[in-house]
Amino acid sequence: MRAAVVVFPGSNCDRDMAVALKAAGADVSMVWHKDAALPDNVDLVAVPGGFSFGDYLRCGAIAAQSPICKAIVEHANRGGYVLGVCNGFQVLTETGLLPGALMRNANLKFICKSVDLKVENSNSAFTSGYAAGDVVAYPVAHHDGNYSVDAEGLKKIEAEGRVAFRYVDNPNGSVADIAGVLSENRRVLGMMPHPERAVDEGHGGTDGQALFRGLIDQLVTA
Ligand SMILES: NC(=O)CC[C@H](N)C(=O)O
Repeated sequence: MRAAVVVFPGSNCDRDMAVALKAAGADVSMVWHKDAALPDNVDLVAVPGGFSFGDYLRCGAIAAQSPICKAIVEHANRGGYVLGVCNGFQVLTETGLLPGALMRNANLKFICKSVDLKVENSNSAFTSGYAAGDVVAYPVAHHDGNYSVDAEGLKKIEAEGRVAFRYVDNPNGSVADIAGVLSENRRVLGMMPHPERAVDEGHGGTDGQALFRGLIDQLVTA
């Protein structure tokens, strides 16, 4: 499986993402935000965490205007896979690939800790390595992780089973405890918690490994 990891000025989880993808068996290229095209035959684009453009305006708002984001939207519209983690999730909502927005945490503080997440369904490449109902621990590290979507949008997401992960103990005020949401075709996932920071015993836990392994198994056999 070929993966591209996008790097913006201020990304700080790009290398962690590349390490996690490589450990799961992916062939990984790094892509600079000013590039107008993705590498040929890329299966998955990973938009990593960090503070793109210093989080000015709104987290992800400036990054979403980068040339590479046009290519990411085209990739997704062709049915390509996209994973956005933390700032990557913020970027994907700003591009319109995912519904809703990430607002300031309800307690107005930066939150940095491990949280438990319930895997809502295994019906996506991203969650195929888990069983629905599994509880996994991933770190969070954000100040704008409070997922918000209007009532109609929420109804649609829930009716279509597009909540991939829910917080067991909501740390940031996200509506319906949503920690990760899928696109309509289930090939774009945005999530605030960091699976790439839970893939090595040195991280304090390895619950994120199944996300990358499941994704790669599904894409290789697709
Ligand atoms: N770790 C991250 O990606 C941080 C995301 C974002 N800049 C925030 O603090 O909300």
